[in-house]
Amino acid sequence: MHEEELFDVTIIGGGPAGLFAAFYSGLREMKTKIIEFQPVLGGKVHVYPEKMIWDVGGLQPILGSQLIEQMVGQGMTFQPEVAFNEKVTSISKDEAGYFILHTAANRKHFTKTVILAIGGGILKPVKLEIEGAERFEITNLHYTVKSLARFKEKTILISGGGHSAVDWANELAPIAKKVFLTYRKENLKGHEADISRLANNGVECLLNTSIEKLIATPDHERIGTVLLKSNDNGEGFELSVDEVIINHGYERDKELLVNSEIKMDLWEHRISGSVMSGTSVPGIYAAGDVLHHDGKLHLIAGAFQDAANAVNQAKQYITPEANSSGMVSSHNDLFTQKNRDLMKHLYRQ
Ligand SMILES: Cc1cc2nc3c(=O)[nH]c(=O)nc-3n(C[C@H](O)[C@H](O)[C@H](O)COP(=O)(O)OP(=O)(O)OC[C@H]3O[C@@H](n4cnc5c(N)ncnc54)[C@H](O)[C@@H]3O)c2cc1C
Repeated sequence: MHEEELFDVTIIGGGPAGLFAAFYSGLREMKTKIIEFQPVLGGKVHVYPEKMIWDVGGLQPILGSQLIEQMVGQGMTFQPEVAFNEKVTSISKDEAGYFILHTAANRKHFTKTVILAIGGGILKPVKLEIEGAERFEITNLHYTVKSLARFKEKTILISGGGHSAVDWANELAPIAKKVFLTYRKENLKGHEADISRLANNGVECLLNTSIEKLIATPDHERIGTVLLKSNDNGEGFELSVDEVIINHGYERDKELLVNSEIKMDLWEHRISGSVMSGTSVPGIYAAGDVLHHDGKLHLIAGAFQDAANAVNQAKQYITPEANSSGMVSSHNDLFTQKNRDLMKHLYRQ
């Protein structure tokens, strides 16, 4: 007897991979649960709600926040159970062969199969290591860009040299008064095309340069000036700013992968899996950024394919004689009534 209900599939993580897995498992008539650490669904896309996303198949450019809405809407089509604010810390198996997912709050979830859609783990931005910096987090020191509007006509300093920093410099340049990008090394790490766009967008790159000190405005409330230090000659110079954005990457909470009672083969901080989304443990599958194999595409588009593969594998784990893949939408009985309703709505307009 289980203290909790038994599910066919439990998806850990409610980002793009987890949401599409929830949709697809509903399509395959599996009893589905999502467990998400955050109080919301959407995963890492919440880091860039106002970024324009161009590379999701079949979609015209779409804002991150709009994509979240679309993905959540699709993910909830078959009304999976969703457990928010729960961090899965370990996976074990009971005597009946079912998986038990243990959470940080000592809850147990019982499931026949598991899909790990945990992205890079639970992400926390790497904070600026300058004493007292945290007091500016309520005014003009940012670790994510939640609203483009607040950066309009502002002088912005972005610190970081990876994709995220380069992306934000390009996104903000057209609306900002001026964007400076400081990076402690000589070469930025973003995509080549994005790095070329920096110059076209008028972004001033301060390479081999680091933030040394944040100097407050006279009312002590905001950062007014940033003291930057050249790593070439140690010389410092001051820059007046309105907003400072830090993109120094993320600390990953990898407790689940490292401490799980059931161990899975890993590749660095990811799961070493198969092109069909299998892991080294039968019954446990992986989808999205957490999955590693030679053909893996680390984009939202790639997460969708992993998710469908993972669900199809989970379905056959539970019911070996089941079809290896789901029916396309047009041939699926589950959509017949929904299609009728949608058509009625479409032709009424
Ligand atoms: C700044 C930025 C810009 C990007 N731009 C693009 C773009 O333009 N196009 C594109 O295709 N991709 C882009 N990406 C990448 C894209 O966001 C990721 O590929 C995608 O989010 C991966 O989806 P996922 O579901 O695998 O993981 P995630 O989105 O990371 O979701 C994982 C979820 O799992 C949860 N979780 C983790 N561990 C646990 C646990 N132990 N218990 C419970 N819940 C847990 C997390 O809280 C999170 O909600 C961008 C990424 C960043 C950072």
